[in-house]
Amino acid sequence: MILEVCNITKKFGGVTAINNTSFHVKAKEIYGLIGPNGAGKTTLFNIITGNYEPTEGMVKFHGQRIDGIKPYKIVHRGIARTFQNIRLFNSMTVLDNILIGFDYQAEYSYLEAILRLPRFFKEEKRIKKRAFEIMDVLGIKKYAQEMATSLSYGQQRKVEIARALAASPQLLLLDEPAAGMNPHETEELANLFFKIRDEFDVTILLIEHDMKFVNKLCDRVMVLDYGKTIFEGDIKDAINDQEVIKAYLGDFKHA
Ligand SMILES: Nc1ncnc2c1ncn2[C@@H]1O[C@H](COP(=O)(O)OP(=O)(O)OP(=O)(O)O)[C@@H](O)[C@H]1O
Repeated sequence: MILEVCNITKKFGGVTAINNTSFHVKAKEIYGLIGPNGAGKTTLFNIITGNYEPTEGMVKFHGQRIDGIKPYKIVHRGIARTFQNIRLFNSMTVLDNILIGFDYQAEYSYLEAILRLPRFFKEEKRIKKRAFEIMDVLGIKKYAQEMATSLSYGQQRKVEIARALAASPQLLLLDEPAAGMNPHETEELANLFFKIRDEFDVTILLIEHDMKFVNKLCDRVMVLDYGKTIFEGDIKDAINDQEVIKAYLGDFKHA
């Protein structure tokens, strides 16, 4: 088991955003976290990535507790994420945005960088080569020297995913990766995720509203509604679950 979320509760003052939620993700799985707006999905991501501490419960990664650990240490352990609202540096090129994802891995010291010693150049070369390999898999290599803002919304999302992959994660968390994309782009993205899973050997946990997308991509899902788990299991069963259908007002029928 790569990720175990055990009995997590998160309260913000009087609001219970997550109410005693548990689920687990297996290695190399593409797992979906779904539920209506405000259900608590992003809060759960923020707990897994160390941005929030749970009020109760624990999170285990490869069997070791990670709840309460600082976000950058969780990246070190092998969990990287993208955000619901794209967070790229607009005045930087696509390549430079991706290079930021490598920062913590650099194997030269600050002094070696300032003095521009050989290890600095060797490491820079290795990192750049890896960045181009990642861009190649994601089909954005041709935009390497373009400004991030000049790209379409869909391409910018891929740059964000590339930056997350630069950290060499074992678990990739994607917050609504298909948001704002047209049906053709969404279809293409689903195929890309299978490719990412296989090429980078990662497990993917994603939040998504587009049920057609989730149905194509995920074997198992967890459905949250007002912070409570109303379903956990196979996507095929989720589609026919009365409580899930009710929470989604029938959206599943179109999946
Ligand atoms: N930092 C915070 N302070 C107070 N309340 C918060 C905070 N973060 C989230 N909440 C509340 O927790 C609940 C769950 O929000 P969350 O953003 O996790 O939902 P979501 O399922 O990701 O929704 P969406 O699909 O709209 O992104 C909401 O009631 C929200 O207002």
